[in-house]
Amino acid sequence: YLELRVANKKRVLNKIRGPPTLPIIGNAHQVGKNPTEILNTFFDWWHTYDKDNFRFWVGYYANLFVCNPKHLEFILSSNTLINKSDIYDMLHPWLGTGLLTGTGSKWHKHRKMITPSFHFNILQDFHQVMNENSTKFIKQLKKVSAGDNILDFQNESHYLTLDVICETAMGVPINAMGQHDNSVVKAFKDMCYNLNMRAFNPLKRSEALYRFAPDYAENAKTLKILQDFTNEIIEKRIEAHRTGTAKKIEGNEFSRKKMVFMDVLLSSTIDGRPLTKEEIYEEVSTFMFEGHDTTTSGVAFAGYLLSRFPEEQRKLYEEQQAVMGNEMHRDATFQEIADMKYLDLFIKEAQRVYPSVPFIGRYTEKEYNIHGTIVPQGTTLNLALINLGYDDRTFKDPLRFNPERFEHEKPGPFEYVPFSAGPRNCIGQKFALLEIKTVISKLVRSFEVLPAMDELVSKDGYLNTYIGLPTAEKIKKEKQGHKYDPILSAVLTLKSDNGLYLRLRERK
Ligand code: HEM
Repeated sequence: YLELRVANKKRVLNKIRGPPTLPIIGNAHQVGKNPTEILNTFFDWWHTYDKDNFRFWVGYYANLFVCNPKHLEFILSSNTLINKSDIYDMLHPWLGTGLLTGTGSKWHKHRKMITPSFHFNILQDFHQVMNENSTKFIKQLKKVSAGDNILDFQNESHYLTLDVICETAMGVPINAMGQHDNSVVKAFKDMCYNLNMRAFNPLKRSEALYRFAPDYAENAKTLKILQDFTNEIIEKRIEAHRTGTAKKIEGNEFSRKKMVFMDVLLSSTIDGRPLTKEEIYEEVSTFMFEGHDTTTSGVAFAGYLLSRFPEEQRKLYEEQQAVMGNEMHRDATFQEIADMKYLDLFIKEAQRVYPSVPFIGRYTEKEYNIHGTIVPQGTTLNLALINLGYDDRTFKDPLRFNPERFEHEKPGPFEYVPFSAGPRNCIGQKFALLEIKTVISKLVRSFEVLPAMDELVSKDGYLNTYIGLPTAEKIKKEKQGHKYDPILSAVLTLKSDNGLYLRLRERK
């Protein structure tokens, strides 16, 4: 029955190149068992199909891997191709249909309503929170790095970004950096881990099947902790607004008084009515997730790259001295962060090689003709943002870490899109970059960032991860790898499966 149902789709999609399939399972047996294997398989196929699009089948689910910039432009610019793929369904129990997961007119209206939350004045308030938390982060790092201790920077970064997002989205400090064992802190961490692990597990991805998994009950408890926590704060904030204790936004003039994302939602209307509690819950939770899991990856990989590339770190430090003069220990202002041009290049390059969001998904509700390629209705489009960074037709010598490349290599508008592009691009891009830069600026002024072991510094300017290389070469290089080299794992956000280890030496 299924075979007959997809026969037409198969006939159309199989005109596109792709790996040979088996009956019933398609390519499911080849894709890989975990996020690291899946990432490697996608890169292998990418090489096999000349760094161009290819199709594959997971059972009867039709998939197109899209890495051709012209095709990405078509998809990302489209106002109709905005439905997310089924991988996002997994987020529904926690985030409902907020901005990331929603679609149609609800998404349109919410996007319009939320866009002003990233107004320049509000970002400046958020910057204060970022600065305060970066200072706490440095203190925390001094403790955990004492005595030349090797620390997992990815783990530490997670607590920092959680503190920043809780305070900016809800106005509530949860002190994740100080209390790792706090039930809410633990719940956020467990939930993000769980979502990432489920993303490519066909048995756990569907909510219906996941109910039978051994970890389902535990995850339901975690979910409840997060829901109760967020709902309680929403109640309190609504009450504060009602009694006039919360600050008001007057018309479109954003007050310079400290305001949080939830205040914007509480003061907004949709179709002339205030948002329901459920709508507020969905958007706040969306920010809580999307606003910290991504920046964890951004901060963590940037720190890791500092540890492996001392020459680039030296340039960054010199720029800090030039901008901050002899006040290296105070907070950098909004303007000073904007003046740090090398820092900007460094983060751009970090996002090229280790983009926080490696893949995004869309789903075709109807048949599309994308520059002559017919894509049937019901196809999942896997948009490979990560592969773009390793394409040597856009970036010369892509395995080389070279922030200056962005001064002379100018990728086209759809050849480098770590924050996506078009109507569904990342609404938090400015927030994210400000946060990552604020943290890295302070980190590099406070510490010399060293690899876990001295011999791990890059001596030739090349990365110690090899996903961009052809398979045989990659396997050979990986055999010579070190236990502290990252094992990249591409799920909802890019992480290193074995942490990101480094050492910190305090600067005098
Ligand atoms: C390095 C950090 C970040 C990166 C690389 C990143 C990247 C992305 C990407 C690629 C998308 C498109 C997702 C898709 O189409 O499925 C996206 C969407 C989104 N991002 Fe980010 N993001 C980052 C940080 C943030 C932060 C800090 C926030 C909030 C404070 C945020 C909020 C959102 C939201 C709400 C969406 C959905 C937008 C929509 O569909 O209208 N992101 N992000």
